[in-house]
Amino acid sequence: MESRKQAVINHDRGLHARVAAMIVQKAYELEHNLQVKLYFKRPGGSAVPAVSIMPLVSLRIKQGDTVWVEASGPAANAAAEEMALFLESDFPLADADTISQVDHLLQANAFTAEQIFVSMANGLIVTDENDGITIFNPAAERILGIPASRAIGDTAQNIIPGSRLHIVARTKEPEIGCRQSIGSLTILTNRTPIIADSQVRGAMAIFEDISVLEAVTGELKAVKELKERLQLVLESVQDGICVVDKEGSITYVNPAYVELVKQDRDKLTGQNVRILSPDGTRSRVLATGRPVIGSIVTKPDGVTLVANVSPIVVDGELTGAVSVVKNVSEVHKLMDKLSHVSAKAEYLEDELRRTQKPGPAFNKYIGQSGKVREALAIAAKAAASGTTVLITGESGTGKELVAEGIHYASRRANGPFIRVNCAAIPESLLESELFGHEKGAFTDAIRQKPGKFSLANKGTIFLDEIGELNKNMQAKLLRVLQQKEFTRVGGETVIQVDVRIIAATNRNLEQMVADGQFREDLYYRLNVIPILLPPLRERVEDIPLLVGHFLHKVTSEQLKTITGIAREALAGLMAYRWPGNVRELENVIERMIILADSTELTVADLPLYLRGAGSEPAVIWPQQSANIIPDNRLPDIKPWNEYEKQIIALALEKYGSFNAAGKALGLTHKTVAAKAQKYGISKVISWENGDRLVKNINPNKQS
Ligand SMILES: Nc1ncnc2c1ncn2[C@@H]1O[C@H](COP(=O)(O)OP(=O)(O)OP(=O)(O)O)[C@@H](O)[C@H]1O
Repeated sequence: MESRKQAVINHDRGLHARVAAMIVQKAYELEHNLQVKLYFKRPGGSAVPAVSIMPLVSLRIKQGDTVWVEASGPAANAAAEEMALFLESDFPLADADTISQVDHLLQANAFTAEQIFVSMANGLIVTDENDGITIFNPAAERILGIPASRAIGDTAQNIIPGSRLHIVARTKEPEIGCRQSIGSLTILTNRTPIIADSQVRGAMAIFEDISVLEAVTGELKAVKELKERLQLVLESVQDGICVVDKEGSITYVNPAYVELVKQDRDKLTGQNVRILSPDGTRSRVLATGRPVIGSIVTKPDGVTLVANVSPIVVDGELTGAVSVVKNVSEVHKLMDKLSHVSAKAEYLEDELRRTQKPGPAFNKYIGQSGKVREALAIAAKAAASGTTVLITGESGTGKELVAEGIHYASRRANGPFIRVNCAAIPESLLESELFGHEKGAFTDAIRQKPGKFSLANKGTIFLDEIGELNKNMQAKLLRVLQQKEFTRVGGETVIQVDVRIIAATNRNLEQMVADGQFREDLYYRLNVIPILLPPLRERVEDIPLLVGHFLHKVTSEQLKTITGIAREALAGLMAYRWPGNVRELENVIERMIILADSTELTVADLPLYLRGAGSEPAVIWPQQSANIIPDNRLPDIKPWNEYEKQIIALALEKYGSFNAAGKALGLTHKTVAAKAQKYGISKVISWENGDRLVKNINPNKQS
């Protein structure tokens, strides 16, 4: 049963706290005695329970206001009636018992309110009309770091920098959801004025610490920005990028990837690579957690893709994989094009070289005769080809000069040109000289030494007197020619070199092959491009040129003025057979210049054996002959070595090379070289008319 009764409040102060407490006390009694539920309601308002002080007070009922009493329960009518009468009464405090009950109720209510303030998570500050702080709850203490004992009694402006409670109290305008910074702290606060009976009683602020939230928001913003930037990068790179999560689902693809795989972006995301391609690279990376670099896939449309797939590991846990894909078809095409173009350029370069006359590299080789031109033309072609060359010719015909010319006219011109005179190096040392040795390979090998082949890497090695190599060395040289590799003496490491070999000899290698002295396979390997240099006697027409060349060369070295050579003297030179070839001619000119008394070389300056022009020279060496074979008197016999030294010196002076000297003496050139070294015949050679000529005949022509 329900009932509703109206009551008009007569009490002059309306339903203030104590009256409200009395009404609540009365409501308790009625509800308990009559088993009803009671509610109060203002016209147009909502009902509040009659047994609670706060809601009742919050109705702000004044004298003359109307209040509805609503009751439900079996005795609703009686209860509503009695309560309405009570509301219209003067609320007399009948007895001490009632007073005590009302006070108790009020105290409990105040205590409840305090408990609310104390246990609130939000900070609460209440000020009076003078901005004096009256309430400063524990949350406010905690957030602001100010003890309530210091705050209460002081003004809010003093205690809280930037406080606006006094403004709110003045303007009566609440400020809701305001962000306020206090030092490093950021708070979110609601400020409201406290108004009672139309009077401003102060203001209150309820606030919370949002510093952490602010920091997190800042971080979030930075992360968001970073994400956007990365997204922009990913979207604009030329490489295709595909990200999958740890389950294999595609979570991101960039436009380049979409373009490469020619599929719809929306359809791609969400697809699972473990289902799409269970044996694919991404599935493998997800299964193993290890990256796969350079996986190549050729698609049905012929496009070749290369992918690098890396696992994404966050805090040690595999969270997915990222695949970076490139289209290499274009690169392949470009590479094909490039190699085509470079092959063409190489061909044109070769053609150019072929059409070129012997270049400046051969300028040092003097000669205009047909045979010389022929030899130099082959040399120029050989230079362009880069293959092995075998230069043959008598001693002193300029084999080394041509070898040098080939090197400097070749593509290796910027690399080293290394000379080795195989005959001048003792057999026991030759291998180490050519291929180097390891530390401790033999007694004197105190440190590792690179050989001439290593030094010649990317350049040319000139092996002079190749016919003097023993069989062991021939085999080793063959290995270098065939495999471009060798091992150092005492070492096992195989050393690879890029060396061009130019060999030279004045011996008949073909004959040596026939006699079993020279390996046939090596001969053919060396003889890829043979160049034969003519002896000087076969190109007599070049003698004036050569004489002019040496005149110029020697006079500038000797700082002597010689203007020319007399016709007869030149004829004498041209009539001679020159067994020592150009080297011998150079020596003769040099000697003539040194000894000449006038500014022109005359017949008188010619060595005696050249004066009977046209004839084979009578070998007359007055001074030395007198020393070697004393004429009529019984001489003092000197030790054999003395004679031997003189004979070797004489032969070397005359023929200028070990070979030619050896031929004249009936010795091998090696024996001549060894003896020259033994006697130190490298500096001073006696001359026919007794003058001493300082000349450097270095048996080892290596530089
Ligand atoms: N055509 C030439 N023009 C200018 N100089 C030359 C010519 N031929 C040889 N020579 C000179 O003669 C000397 C000997 O030349 P080179 O050493 O090249 O001869 P080779 O044939 O290697 O002799 P060998 O067989 O004795 O080693 C060098 O001083 C070189 O400059």
